[in-house]
Amino acid sequence: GCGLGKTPQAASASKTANVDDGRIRANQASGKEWLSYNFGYDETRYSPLRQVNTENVQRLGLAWSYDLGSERGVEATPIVVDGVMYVTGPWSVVHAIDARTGKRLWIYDPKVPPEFGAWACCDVVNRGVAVYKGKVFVGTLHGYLVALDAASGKELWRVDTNIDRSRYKHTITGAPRVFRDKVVIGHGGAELAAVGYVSAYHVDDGRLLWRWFSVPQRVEPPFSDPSQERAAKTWDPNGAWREVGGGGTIWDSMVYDDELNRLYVGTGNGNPWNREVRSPSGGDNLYLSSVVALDADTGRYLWHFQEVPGDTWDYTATQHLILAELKFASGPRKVLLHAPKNGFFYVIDRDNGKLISAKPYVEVNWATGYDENGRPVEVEGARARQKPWETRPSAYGAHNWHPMSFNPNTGLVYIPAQGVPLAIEHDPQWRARTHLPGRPMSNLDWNLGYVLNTIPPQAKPFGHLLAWDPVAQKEVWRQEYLSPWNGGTMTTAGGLVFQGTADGRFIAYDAKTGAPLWQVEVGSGVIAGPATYEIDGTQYVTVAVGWGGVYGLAARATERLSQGRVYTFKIDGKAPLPPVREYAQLRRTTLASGLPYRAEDVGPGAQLYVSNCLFCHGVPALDRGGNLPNLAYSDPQILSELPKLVRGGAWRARGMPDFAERLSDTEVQQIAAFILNMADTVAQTQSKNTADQSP
Ligand SMILES: O=C(O)c1cc(C(=O)O)c2c(n1)C(=O)C(=O)c1cc(C(=O)O)[nH]c1-2
Ligand SMILES: [Ca+2]
Repeated sequence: GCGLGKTPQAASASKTANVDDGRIRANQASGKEWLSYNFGYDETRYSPLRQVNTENVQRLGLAWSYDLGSERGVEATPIVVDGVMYVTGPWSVVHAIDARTGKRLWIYDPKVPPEFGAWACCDVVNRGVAVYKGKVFVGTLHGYLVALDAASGKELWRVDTNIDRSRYKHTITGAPRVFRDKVVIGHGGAELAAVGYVSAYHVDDGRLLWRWFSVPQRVEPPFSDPSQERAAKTWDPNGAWREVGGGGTIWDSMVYDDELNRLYVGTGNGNPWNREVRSPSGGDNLYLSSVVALDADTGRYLWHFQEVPGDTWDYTATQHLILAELKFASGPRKVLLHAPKNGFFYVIDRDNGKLISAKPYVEVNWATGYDENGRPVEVEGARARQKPWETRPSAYGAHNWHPMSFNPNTGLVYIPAQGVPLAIEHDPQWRARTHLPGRPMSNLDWNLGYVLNTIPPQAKPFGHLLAWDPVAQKEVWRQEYLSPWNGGTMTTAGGLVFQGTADGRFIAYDAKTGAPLWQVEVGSGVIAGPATYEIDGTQYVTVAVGWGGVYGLAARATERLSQGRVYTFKIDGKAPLPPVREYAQLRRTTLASGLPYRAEDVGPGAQLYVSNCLFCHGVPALDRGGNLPNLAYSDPQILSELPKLVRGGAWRARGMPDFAERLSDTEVQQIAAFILNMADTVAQTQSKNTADQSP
């Protein structure tokens, strides 16, 4: 018989995670497993499970928790198949866990070189794996797509997805998608240098099947396909995009349409951000900030809908895409649901890519709406050509990568909506790949073309969970939070919506009314989306916890230190909540004030701080520190020895670059002077306020 020659290992591999398209389809109806990042092919994050419901959710208790052993952002949704949970932590590390007990089965560490900590714009995160035919697929921060044996965690093959490592700083943070023996993956990098594309590989051996570029690679024939030719006409041939790549990275959302055998992808912002330098004569810059439909077999372009022509605000359209059938007065329609960074909620006809509706779901000031041709009506001045402009929403997005969910029973979409204030101003001095003090992160190869916050933004930060009716185009309920950057959502046939929060809670709401029904404190702020599954008649609800992501680098909303952990709950679960680590136990919380520095160093130090440190460490003393420390709270010893440490690679293993080649001793000393000056300024204001308040 054919089974005779099999080793026991191979036999178990064939039984574990032997997912195929039929099983993914069937599971969409049963919901017993959680087979892909956003649950099933429709990516609704709606589970038909109902054992946990509005009546008994108060009885949820911890079944088990599992330590990821990490301190940076955790963005993965756990995949559960055949009783095994596959979840990723920071630095693209994969964990396989017994989904019933929380016992570790194996760990795979791709050993991402630490210098990729500075290549990643937005934390060393990973959103999860894909599982198919006995294999687990993960995209790594250093740009590889790796296939693992689902049973053992052994590497089976890996491919380099970066087409040119000498030019492009590509990183992978998103979860791969699988269908019909193909595994597809994009990449990030459009804040630094990137050309966007999505690639499909064969699941068996990683051979490349097709690749589609979201921005032109050249301006003259021959073009690789008609979509490239069309795109090339929409870019200024003399723009800086040719030096740094153009962007349009497909770094998160990709959704497979099983019925039409298509892949829809959401594309990212321009690179550099500012169109004025990227494509000085203007143009739509296809296919930035678009939803694009591709033939899933060949990668051939079918249609696109560009949400932001000529993007200039980092308005990525990479946010979660959901396939749904909506009932309109005129009848049912197959649609795509989208709530990208730019603040409009889109309903798009999935057949032809035509816009059905676009309506702001938060305050929006860059466009007033969409005209009959499906183009936004822009607000004068929003491009910040002559004067600074306060962006609403900002580059942090009205909704970022945190997955939303759609419940067909309520007809509502549950969006983790937010606002983080930011103002932009055109930077006439900007040069590609050039360190200019005062230009955000320019010494770390960021290419924005803007100076930031030259006017203080007037908007206040906010975060709320929004229940949005995509047919009526209106908000139905909301829950306010203390902070932006709350977790992704998941909704169930039990009438519930689950969400973790920046302030470290995991909450269940009534999906219809928004009434909070249950909550628990977890180890740190939550950014990832939850999942649910059933084993032997018991429903589990699970969420991977670990504060971080781009906003979490420099800010925090709990006093618990980020600690990567999976929390899994069931009705009447009795496991004790694991211990948490208090921020103040492990980090200094007193300002390093009253220390000597040279006053003349402060000005140049401020400029250098912006071009080297700002996005990771925040504004000294004004911000309080997130996953990465705010330097105004440093040990005084560290600040006095800063040149030696920063230029000696002291934190290299943690992902901080060695600045030996980038900054001189004098420059680092100037940075230290700025930090100390900020600490003094804020400490003085604090003591003055205290004095004013005392009787
Ligand atoms: O343009 C890009 O290529 C790109 C990539 C990524 C990423 O891969 O994480 C982010 C962004 N942009 C981005 O704009 C953004 O706000 C963001 C937040 C996060 C995160 O994980 O918290 N990643 C990214
Ligand atoms: Ca971006």
